[in-house]
Amino acid sequence: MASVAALRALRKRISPSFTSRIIAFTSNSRSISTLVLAEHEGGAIKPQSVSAVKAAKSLSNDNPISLLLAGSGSALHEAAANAASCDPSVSEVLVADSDEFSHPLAEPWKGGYSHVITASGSFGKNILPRAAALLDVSPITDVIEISDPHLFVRPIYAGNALCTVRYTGAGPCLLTVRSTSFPVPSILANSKSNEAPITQVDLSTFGEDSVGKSRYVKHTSQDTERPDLGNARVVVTGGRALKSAENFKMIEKLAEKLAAAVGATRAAVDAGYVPNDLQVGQTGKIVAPELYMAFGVSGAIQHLAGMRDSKVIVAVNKDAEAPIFQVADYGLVGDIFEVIPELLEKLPETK
Ligand SMILES: Cc1cc2nc3c(=O)[nH]c(=O)nc-3n(C[C@H](O)[C@H](O)[C@H](O)COP(=O)(O)OP(=O)(O)OC[C@H]3O[C@@H](n4cnc5c(N)ncnc54)[C@H](O)[C@@H]3O)c2cc1C
Repeated sequence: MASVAALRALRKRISPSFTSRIIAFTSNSRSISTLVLAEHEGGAIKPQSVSAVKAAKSLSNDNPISLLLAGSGSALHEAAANAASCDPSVSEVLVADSDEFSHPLAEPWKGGYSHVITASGSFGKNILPRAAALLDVSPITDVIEISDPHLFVRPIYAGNALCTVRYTGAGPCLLTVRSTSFPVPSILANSKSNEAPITQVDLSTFGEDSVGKSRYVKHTSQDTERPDLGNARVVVTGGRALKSAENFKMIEKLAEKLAAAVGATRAAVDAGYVPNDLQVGQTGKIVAPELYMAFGVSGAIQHLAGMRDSKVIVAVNKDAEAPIFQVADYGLVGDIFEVIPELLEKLPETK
């Protein structure tokens, strides 16, 4: 895979001992400098990467933050310009432009940082463990709070307990952060007066061992106007109670009226009502919208792990004892096949 080859190439370049250099760097110096591995799409930095910048800011007030964007072509450079002004604390944007990075498999990164941060998504979970293995350090995943530069809080047991972890290993400290715990305003602070310089990463040694174990096949995405599930202000979720893909369309219509994203339980996904990228929960997406509406969802702990941080939770279930009511701010004991059509009828049409 391009990623591993690139990391190796990079390690060779900084060798003889990249890791020991980093250890020396961190042991001799208490200073913090962070590299955020950023994701981008359509010429803009993704909101979850801006959350990673927000997490980086909480490491220390005096923390130079570099953003690394890898990709190719004009969309990458547009995204770099967007990233340069996404937050005043970004001190530098590094651009790795190569056809090898056209697709987000996993990318190379530059040494010399005390911390490397990326959002807890498939991109971050793909690259961070490999980088950690190459550096012989232990990554800390799913961070929800940064107490000090080496003290982090992360959920365990499907979010039922929080664990405070002190990082005592050699540097750099590699973190994935939950973007829902570091929210950013929906409109990014795109102030042109705070533009960080954009620098090209030297990829002259890149390409050695570039034949990897995985290759890009295709990218499928829902052709929809709906907001992204991970960042939506309102999420409407349906459970097994919907009984069929056809019935699940009621949830989609309701979401459309509320300009909301659609979510689903694993039972609904496993039953084939909707694709698995809509699954919310421990093994799905973690969401924390302003409003979460759950229809025919029992509230299993694995589902709650993905939505319990939502600001307002509304649940409709015909079983008054359903566990979802324990986390709901507003609960309605009723039949979704009566409640949803009534809501659809009473809510105004979207313009
Ligand atoms: C390792 C592991 C990981 C998992 N990860 C996830 C995950 O990421 N996300 C996830 O969601 N689950 C996950 N699960 C599955 C989880 O345990 C539950 O099985 C699942 O969440 C149940 O989905 P559900 O609420 O749709 O279905 P059910 O538990 O079957 O609940 C259906 C609910 O609908 C109500 N209902 C039925 N008919 C009506 C009606 N007409 N009107 C109103 N209410 C009605 C019922 O009272 C019931 O409460 C995981 C499980 C395991 C073991």
